[in-house]
Amino acid sequence: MTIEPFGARLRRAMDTRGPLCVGIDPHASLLTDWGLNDDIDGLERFTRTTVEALADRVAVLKPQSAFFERFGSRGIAVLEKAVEEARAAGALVLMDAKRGDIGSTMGAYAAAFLDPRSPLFSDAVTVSPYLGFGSLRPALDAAVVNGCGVFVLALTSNPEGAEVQRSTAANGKSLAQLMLDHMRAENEGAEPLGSVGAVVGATLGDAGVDLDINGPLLAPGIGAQGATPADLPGVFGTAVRNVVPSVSRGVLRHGPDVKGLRESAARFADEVRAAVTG
Ligand SMILES: O=c1ccn([C@@H]2O[C@H](COP(=O)(O)O)[C@@H](O)[C@H]2O)c(=O)[nH]1
Repeated sequence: MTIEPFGARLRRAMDTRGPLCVGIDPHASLLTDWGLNDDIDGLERFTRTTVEALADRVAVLKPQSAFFERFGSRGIAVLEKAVEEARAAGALVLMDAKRGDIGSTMGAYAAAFLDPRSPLFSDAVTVSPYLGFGSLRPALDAAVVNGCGVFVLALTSNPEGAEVQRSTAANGKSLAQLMLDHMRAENEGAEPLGSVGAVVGATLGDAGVDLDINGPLLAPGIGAQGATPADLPGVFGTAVRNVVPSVSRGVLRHGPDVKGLRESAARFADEVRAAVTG
């Protein structure tokens, strides 16, 4: 049986559902705003409502692992169920775990998120390349074997990221550009889209790097961090057609009403469409 690569699955989802990614970030303050307790029952209801509201309509759901990890094993159980139900409803699940470690440990992260035998098996995972791009090899290889994606931090949406990511690498390029060049090499020849994506904040203004990596560009920072869909062409230029704009609190604050969540996601999707098609 041939396994369809993540890049092809993502392109199809973007074409049919639109490119929007909604993050599942159960902040304590959001649980309170939703009238829930900041406990495991609140986490479970928040997550179930979000998945029910959005998994049948957005291209990508992105659970932020940290908000589940803070509840220990019971939080992880909620996350496992969310991943399974979101995938069953047709959303691609991007696990926002931002893992980064030496290669041998990266192999264990790959087993956790990119191996179909794992209860946390997801369509894609976020990773940090700042232990060296080569340290990601086990995740990159597992992604190929299992038809998954790997989203690599390049230029993050937070202002503190620049001191590392814009610094100059040994070859004279910025560290971010060096990582993007590695991603382009991984995606060479892939059609319609490679499976190695870059994370590039929508908050950056002109990104000032070459984003032509033949892969998806996850753009967090829309909504609560101040960026809007209208900013996307200025940040991404001609690469904007490969952008997966990501919103978490900007949508989630409209819960717990399912209609409110859906309408908010639809509004962002409309704004993205208008911005991208010009
Ligand atoms: O550069 C990055 C990479 C990841 N994130 C994550 O995305 C969401 C953003 O949440 P909002 O509520 O839409 O601000 C969150 O999970 C971050 O960890 C990012 O913001 N920037």
